[in-house]
Amino acid sequence: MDVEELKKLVAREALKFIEDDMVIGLGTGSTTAYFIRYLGQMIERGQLEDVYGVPTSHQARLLALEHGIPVVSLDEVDAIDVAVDGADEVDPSLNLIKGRGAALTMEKIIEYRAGTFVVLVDEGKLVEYLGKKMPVPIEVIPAAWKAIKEELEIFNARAELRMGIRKDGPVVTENGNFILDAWFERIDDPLDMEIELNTIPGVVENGIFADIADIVLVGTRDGVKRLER
Ligand SMILES: O=C[C@H](O)[C@H](O)[C@H](O)COP(=O)(O)O
Repeated sequence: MDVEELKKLVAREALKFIEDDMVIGLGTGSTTAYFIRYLGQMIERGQLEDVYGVPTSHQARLLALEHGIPVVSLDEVDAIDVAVDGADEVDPSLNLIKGRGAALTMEKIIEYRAGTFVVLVDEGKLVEYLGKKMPVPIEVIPAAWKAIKEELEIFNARAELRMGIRKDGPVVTENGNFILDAWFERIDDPLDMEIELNTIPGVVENGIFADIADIVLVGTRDGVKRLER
């Protein structure tokens, strides 16, 4: 089974968490894209009724509309029942790194508030400690990017301004900000680091999601493994 098949496997499994009358946080990225597609199919077949999606990005919103999922914004709902999203790394305590798609801020806003946050990954994303394979994306106010890049050296992190692909210059997030990708030696205390990074003036949000995930569905060659906090 290749990685795409593993993504589809966990995306199908995540449907088990969805029931009629739910408000669902719709994550961003290639794994969640499968989930959104399958969710739309269930609605089309009449297997689910009165479900609404709260998208975490333009990508999620466009996909939801394409697949017939009614979309609402966060300020139109009283609560989010379940949020479903991918991740870039997952440690043994189910702390995450997210933000490869630059949607981390809205993702965190929505997923923090979800009754149940379900994370979808393939087994290659399980790591012994955060920072092992991936950088921590940090959304920053554009005017502060260089100062913050230098300040990150205090944390022994080497940061790069994320540049666009098929766009000249830096990536600009949906909130009009830049992304610094910060490479750490290793992150021993994710919650502490998440809080610390957000105290730097000019940082809007960072991609460490400590103590937020409730369930992680891991796609493996032997099927879906379910991890719970
Ligand atoms: O901003 C993007 C997100 O945090 C994604 O959910 C994350 O990068 C995982 O994406 P994918 O499922 O494509 O690996």
